[in-house]
Amino acid sequence: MSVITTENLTKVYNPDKVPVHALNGVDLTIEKGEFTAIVGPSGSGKTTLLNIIGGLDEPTEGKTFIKDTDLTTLSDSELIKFRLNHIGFVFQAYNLIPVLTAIENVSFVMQMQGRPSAECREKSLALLKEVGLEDKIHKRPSELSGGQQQRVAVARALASKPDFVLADEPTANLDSVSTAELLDMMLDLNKREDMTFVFSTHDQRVIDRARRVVTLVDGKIDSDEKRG
Ligand SMILES: Nc1ncnc2c1ncn2[C@@H]1O[C@H](COP(=O)(O)OP(=O)(O)OP(=O)(O)O)[C@@H](O)[C@H]1O
Repeated sequence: MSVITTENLTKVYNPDKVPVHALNGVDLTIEKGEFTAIVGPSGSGKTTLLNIIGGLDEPTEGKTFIKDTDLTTLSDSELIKFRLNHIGFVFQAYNLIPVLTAIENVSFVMQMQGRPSAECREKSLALLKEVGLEDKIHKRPSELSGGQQQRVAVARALASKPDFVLADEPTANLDSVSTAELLDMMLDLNKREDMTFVFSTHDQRVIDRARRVVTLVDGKIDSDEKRG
């Protein structure tokens, strides 16, 4: 089943001043369980594409479907609710809430979804165990390494039971050991839980381990390589 489908995605920034054509007709289908890297030179449109797929930005033309839902038909409030319930986000700067502990950061998303607090706590604990942080659940972000913070961010992304996890350069601020550990963990979640991951990266070590590599050049798909 397709989790993400884009049709003729086009994005023009500053259309009335000096237009920047960031995406030029991107047709992309991502199936459930794929582990896809979006790569390409700086300025090729990777972040723009991820932002549109994640419902954080709107295309100038074209459509984005998450399963059967056309994001372009949702109102702002519907989109906020849709993102909360269907998409897990991981950002390069981790974006954890500094005053909350690891377990509170993960629980927060589920509390926003209105799930009972006992369930939030139990599920957060299970997720932090899955990402190898059961001994750090009461630590705040400032007490954790970058790699550990990014693991909390992945646990948080999974907390809402999303249809897929979207990650914009998730390893950009990590050293090579933490990068390898984060990838091992994401690949493990991908295999065991069939979780769909879509991430942008510049890092060749990350690209080497992706199971599908979509290359953007000048806002268009230049190549799309699926690996066994
Ligand atoms: N808010 C914006 N306003 C105007 N132009 C923008 C905006 N955001 C991005 N752009 C331009 O759109 C193009 C695509 O940018 P985008 O950030 O999507 O590329 P990228 O592949 O993610 O780049 P990088 O690898 O450097 O992060 C670039 O020319 C960029 O300068």
